[in-house]
Amino acid sequence: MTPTFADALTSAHRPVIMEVKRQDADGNDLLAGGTVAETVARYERAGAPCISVVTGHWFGGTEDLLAEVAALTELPLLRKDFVTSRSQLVRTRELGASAVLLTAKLLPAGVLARLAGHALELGLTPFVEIADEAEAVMVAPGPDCVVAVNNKDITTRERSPGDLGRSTDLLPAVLATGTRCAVSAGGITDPGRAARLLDAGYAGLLIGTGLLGAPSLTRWCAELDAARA
Ligand SMILES: O=P(O)(O)OC[C@@H](O)[C@@H](O)c1c[nH]c2ccccc12
Repeated sequence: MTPTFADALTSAHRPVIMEVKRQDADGNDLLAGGTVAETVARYERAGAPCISVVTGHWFGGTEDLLAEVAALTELPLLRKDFVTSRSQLVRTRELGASAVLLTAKLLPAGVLARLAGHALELGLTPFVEIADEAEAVMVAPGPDCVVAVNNKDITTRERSPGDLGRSTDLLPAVLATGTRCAVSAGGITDPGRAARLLDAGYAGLLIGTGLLGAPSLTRWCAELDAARA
């Protein structure tokens, strides 16, 4: 049986969710002229336990991109988009994802809780993203949800470089939600800083731009491994 998204991540030696993201918020190509298939193959060779696929149109994504990645790999997939309805969850499952982003900043607490419940019923792991302590307190997702800190600001469409100190500061609040899978997401480019987030207690990291732009993914991963305690 295919492991769940959270199981694949937490049992991995190097728990990095590697992201397929076509563009940054300014429309710059992040695949550097390469194909989606080449990116997925590179991630698989690097030992990715799971893959994130950005379907949000801010970042040049589409539903077809998720379907394309699902046809290329057996790895559990996370859909990153601004999902607000149950029908989008059903569609997400049909497209082949195993996990789905739910953004606390966009959803009233009751709606978020309801969508997380629907996601679990559909066999999708809720990947609940928070950006401050109030949101961490508001989400009551339980052990089956991933809780991720977004180091970037969606209110500015993630144009800023990201503040990894936010992940460090919010870790106690994230663990207090009861999740068994705390993730730091966005703005991670340096393998040494990535190692420190894992050493501090994050169960996983989500990295897009930093890996897509790394001259050698193999070397980036080796540097992360070497820098861990
Ligand atoms: O490329 P980065 O800085 O590693 O960021 C990844 C991820 O956090 C980002 O893609 C993201 C965060 N929240 C989102 C919401 C929708 C789509 C994408 C996202």
